[in-house]
Amino acid sequence: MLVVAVALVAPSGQVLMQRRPQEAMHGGLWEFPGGKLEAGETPREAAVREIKEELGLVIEPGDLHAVGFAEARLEATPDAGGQGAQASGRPIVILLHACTRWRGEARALEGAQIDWYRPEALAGLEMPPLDYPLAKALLRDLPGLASGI
Ligand SMILES: Nc1nc2c([nH]c(=O)n2[C@@H]2O[C@H](COP(=O)(O)OP(=O)(O)OP(=O)(O)O)[C@@H](O)[C@H]2O)c(=O)[nH]1
Repeated sequence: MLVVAVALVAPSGQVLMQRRPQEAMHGGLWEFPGGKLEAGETPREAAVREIKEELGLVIEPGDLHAVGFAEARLEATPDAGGQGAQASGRPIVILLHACTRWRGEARALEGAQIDWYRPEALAGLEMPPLDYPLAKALLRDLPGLASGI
């Protein structure tokens, strides 16, 4: 499963995070806006689509800076076909991008709660496990983003 995530970084340096609805997988946790790639999409195309769908913002693919990725296996689930539990869960890879330019005012269009956080505060949020190394990579890249490198 390939997932694209976007750290929107405001001129103040704050980063937009969204909190998944309680009933969803990883419910109640804070994460970067984004979602799964659809068939035929590049990661940047998926990021542009998800940011429009989730927040109503328009971003340009060329304004997305690759920050890093994180990978894991999702927890193994019982096999619905009755062959017993799968030996290991599905691989998941999350590609994090940062973006400092967009058009529009962020709104939570898909039921999630949104808020802006100082980058140093991200590690203190309750997030899915892969988001901790991603937030660390973002913190490392932020000085370059601010100066336009
Ligand atoms: N968007 C996003 N998803 C993340 C992050 N970290 C993380 O583990 N994930 C996981 O990656 C998966 C993304 O799926 P999603 O449900 O958001 O994707 P989607 O919008 O395409 O979902 P849909 O199938 O309901 O349309 C979820 O299992 C989510 O918990 C993150 O920082 N951002």
